[in-house]
Amino acid sequence: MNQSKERRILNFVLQNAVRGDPCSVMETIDKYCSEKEWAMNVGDVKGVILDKTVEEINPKVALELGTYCGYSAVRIARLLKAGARLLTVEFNPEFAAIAKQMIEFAGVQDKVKLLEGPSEVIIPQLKKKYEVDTLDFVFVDHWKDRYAPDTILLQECSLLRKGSVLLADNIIFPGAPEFVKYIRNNPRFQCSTYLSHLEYMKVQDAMEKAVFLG
Ligand SMILES: O=c1[nH]cnc2c(O)c(F)c(-c3ccc(F)cc3)cc12
Ligand SMILES: [Mg+2]
Repeated sequence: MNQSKERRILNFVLQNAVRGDPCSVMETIDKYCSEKEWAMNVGDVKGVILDKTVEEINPKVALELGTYCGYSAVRIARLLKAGARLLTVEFNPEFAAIAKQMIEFAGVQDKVKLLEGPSEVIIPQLKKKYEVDTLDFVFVDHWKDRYAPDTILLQECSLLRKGSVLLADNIIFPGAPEFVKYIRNNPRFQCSTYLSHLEYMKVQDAMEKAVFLG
């Protein structure tokens, strides 16, 4: 059976990146996906917006919706301080298996917990099963149709506190119009838009930052 693109990305990392070096893993994925096969990692351009947001917040507990190959999990985890943790949710079992190996190769496995399953099932489990009180930071990068319902679900599960920050990818391309309409008209969120470019392309994209006001 021929290999998946995600398996080819992982193999390229295993053969070319430096084990235990998150930056090397990120650079190697970016090299492969810009030179050989496009893939939906947040990438090196929008990745800087993600970095700056994480450094500004310095989260103790972070959640990522949409792990894919683990690129942004590695990107986020490398910036987390001692004792801080990232929970990352992936629905697709093949992607989860690739991401697990990517996270371990990068050496950030002690900071990252990969949760396999649908976000609508996992989010209600975070408090009791995964011992989360509230989330300091949420990177929303899974499926555009889940952005709004999962943001509502996070609130219903009391997982957001005054000052919790959501950062959502792909606001322009592929776009998440229902989420943008919901979040920008919601008085409980202070929103700002970061114009950027789609990963590895000259196409415009944006990220939306939304601070929960409590
Ligand atoms: O489904 C997605 N989940 C999360 N992030 C994505 C992304 O960053 C993309 F660029 C894209 C994308 C896919 C195909 C295109 F032609 C353009 C963007 C998709 C996703
Ligand atoms: Mg994305």
